[in-house]
Amino acid sequence: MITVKGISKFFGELKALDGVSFEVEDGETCAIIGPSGCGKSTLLLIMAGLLKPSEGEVLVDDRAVNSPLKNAALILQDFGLFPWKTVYDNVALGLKIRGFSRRAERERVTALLEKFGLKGFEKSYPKQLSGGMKQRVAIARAIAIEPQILLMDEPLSSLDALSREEMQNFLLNLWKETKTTMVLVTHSIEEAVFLGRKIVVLTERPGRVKAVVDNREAGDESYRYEEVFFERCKLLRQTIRAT
Ligand SMILES: Nc1ncnc2c1ncn2[C@@H]1O[C@H](COP(=O)(O)OP(=O)(O)OP(=O)(O)O)[C@@H](O)[C@H]1O
Repeated sequence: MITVKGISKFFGELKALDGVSFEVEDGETCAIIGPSGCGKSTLLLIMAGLLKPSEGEVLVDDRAVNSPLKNAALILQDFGLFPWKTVYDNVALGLKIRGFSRRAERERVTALLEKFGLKGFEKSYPKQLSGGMKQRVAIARAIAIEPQILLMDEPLSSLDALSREEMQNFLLNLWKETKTTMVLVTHSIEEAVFLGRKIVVLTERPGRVKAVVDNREAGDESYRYEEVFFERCKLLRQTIRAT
């Protein structure tokens, strides 16, 4: 379980976050949404152990996070792929760092590329791929190390609407299959409702928790066509707008 406890963050005089607290259960999906500049990315970096909070703490399984989380993977908006490495080498990166044998690495990477619809692109370079494919490479690389926690900062924002929906389905199915704890920062109300079984709404900067919306109905591709989905989007829109 991830416990975010009274997190505040100052950058010099600027207060980015103010006493943010919430919890994400094991195997849960949590979306974080809020106005531009309210501290969402900052919060995610603090959760990943890559940035120190000014106040408060993050606990993973009751242990305080004081250094980069080893059992977590972080996916950023611009995919973070190395342009000079092939698809295979990009996906294999985390395994190489962790000292996997060549054979174990090849087995895992090959299986992932197949699963992610990237078979045949092993030797391609990121610039030869579409946005959706690049994003799949980034996700494959992140989950190659079998993280317990997947932290994503607006991972789908640079995709067109159709690829974006496809990738949302993809992430949902990945979650159903692996039950990895997922935390997703997004600007999109529909994406938050589709993917986040818990939705944390932040206020304008300094980001505080405005509401935590229970959205346990999420979890199936068909959810986006259901009445309760539309109702939840409406509620979320009102919650974000409310002063
Ligand atoms: N390293 C930094 N040094 C100084 N200020 C920073 C730093 N990182 C973030 N900030 C400031 O903190 C505030 C929150 O930034 P952050 O990127 O976390 O917001 P966000 O909600 O993710 O924004 P967006 O939705 O636009 O991506 C902003 O005002 C930003 O300028």
